[in-house]
Amino acid sequence: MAWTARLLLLALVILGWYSYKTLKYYRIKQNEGVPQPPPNIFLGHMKVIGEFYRKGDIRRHIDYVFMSVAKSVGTNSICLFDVRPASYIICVVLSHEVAEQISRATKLHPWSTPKSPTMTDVKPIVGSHSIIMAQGETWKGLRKRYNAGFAPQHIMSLLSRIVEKTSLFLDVLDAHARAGDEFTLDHPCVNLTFDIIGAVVMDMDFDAQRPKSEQSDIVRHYSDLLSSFTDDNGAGWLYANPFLKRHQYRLGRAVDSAIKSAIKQKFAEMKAATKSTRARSVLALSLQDVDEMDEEVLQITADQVKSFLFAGHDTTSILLQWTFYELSRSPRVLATLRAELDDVLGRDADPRTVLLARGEDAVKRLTYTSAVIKEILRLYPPAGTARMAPKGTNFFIKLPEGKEVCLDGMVIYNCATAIQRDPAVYGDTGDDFVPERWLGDTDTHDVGENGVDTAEKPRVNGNEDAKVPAGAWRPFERGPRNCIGQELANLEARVILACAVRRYDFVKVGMGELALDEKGRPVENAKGQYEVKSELFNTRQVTAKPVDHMRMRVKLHQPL
Ligand code: HEM
Repeated sequence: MAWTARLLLLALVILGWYSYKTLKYYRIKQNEGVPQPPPNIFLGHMKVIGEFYRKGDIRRHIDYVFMSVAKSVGTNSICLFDVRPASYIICVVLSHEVAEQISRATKLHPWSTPKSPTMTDVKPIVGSHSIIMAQGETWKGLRKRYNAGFAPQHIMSLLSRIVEKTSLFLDVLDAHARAGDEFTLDHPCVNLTFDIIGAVVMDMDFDAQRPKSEQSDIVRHYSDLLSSFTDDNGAGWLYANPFLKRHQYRLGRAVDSAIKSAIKQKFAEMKAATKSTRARSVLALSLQDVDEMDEEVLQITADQVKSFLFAGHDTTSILLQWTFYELSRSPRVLATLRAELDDVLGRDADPRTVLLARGEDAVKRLTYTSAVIKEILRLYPPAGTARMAPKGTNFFIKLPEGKEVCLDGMVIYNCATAIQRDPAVYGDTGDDFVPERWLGDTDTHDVGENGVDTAEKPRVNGNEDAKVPAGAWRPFERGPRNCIGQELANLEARVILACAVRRYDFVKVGMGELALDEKGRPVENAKGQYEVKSELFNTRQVTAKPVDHMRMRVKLHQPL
């Protein structure tokens, strides 16, 4: 008996020693020398993430936490976060030089580093066949099919529909201006971009800007699904709530069914048409060479439609919200922007009439407007990319200081928020709203296929000595898996700003509200911005969104 107990004890000691050694290897030895905070042998970096979260408002997006931890470590290239066993090790990329190595096409990865398996989080929203998650030849085929729907000439042909939907947006804001009420700007922005994306993707009127009871089923179900992805403080990947997952699954089924019935209807119409059309909506392109509609084709088509609906409205709405906010606290930028709109569209003409008559020429001349959009996307990128090279791939990246690091089996997260504020590139104005830095370089289009554009662009107009490398601006990501809808987003934003910026004065309420002096006037700082009572920030709700849904008042602007 005594011997058995002794043996058992010895076995336990050996097991404990072995477990400790193994843990020590995985937590400490395996990635020793790679930039990271000191790992805790049992908790990895969970503890440090928690500690940094608690240093500020816990609703803030995890990007801010990653950035603060990286700063404390003193790294500006990459920073590892070991959150095993909750998830994979995360390699947060903070430098454009590393980000380019992830997003470009290489011999090892002809269509850039594969997407991360953790992206399955968004499956209920975009479906399992989504172009966003697809890999290899399957992705290549999908991208080729849909490229036609995003060719510049075709995008321009959508201008009149964008103007038409923007008119409804103005009606909604006019009503708020008359009522003088407080509202969340995300609502009208999301509904507007949903309306536009419905026209582009399905050639349908979604009536998203009407009262809920009059909206299309697709919008109603999709809104319910998206709002079930409530703010998760970036910690969603640490645990899974099975009840919430089930609820989301059910909401996803409702979206699926509404979209599938619209697809069937469109398919029947296409079959009944006597001659073939050259329609370029995502749905028409999906169905163009389908002879039989079986369950599999229906599901694959529904998943692509969902992907475009989601990717195409949510991000653009965030861009609009941050733009209206930054303009409301930046008098110099606002005045310059309004002067450009007066100049290009005429002081007294209705911008919608001008855009409908000579829209292509007008939007091309809106260079300052484009610079504003580019700067907002630099400061507040709504999305990033997560990739993973499977274990055993031998995927090495080179850090700017020359060290080579193997990232096999890690989630590699190109953190656009950090990269696009990098002081090594943007100097001490990295956190400031300075659209002028893009004048002379308002093009937002990535070189596409191979993503190896190394051209350097002027940082500040006229200052040829200060260069911004192309990869240091990447809100649409770069390389083969860059955003297919970037030109559409850009056109939408220019049209909407052209119609709204001179019509309204936005006034932030609550977070980010202007600080006033004793006479009730805003206080302008040395950077030409009004001081605010508290900083507004992004939270994580699938994408990065203003935490308070952008509470605002709006007034009709009275020109002097
Ligand atoms: C401001 C607006 C937008 C931003 C910031 C944005 C950002 C991005 C980013 C960062 C990616 C890469 C995602 C990843 O690698 O996981 C992406 C991909 C994608 N975006 Fe956008 N996007 C915007 C607008 C749009 C629009 C208007 C559409 C469609 C009409 C769209 C459709 C897509 C699709 C389908 C992909 C996947 C492309 C592929 O993998 O081939 N996006 N977007």
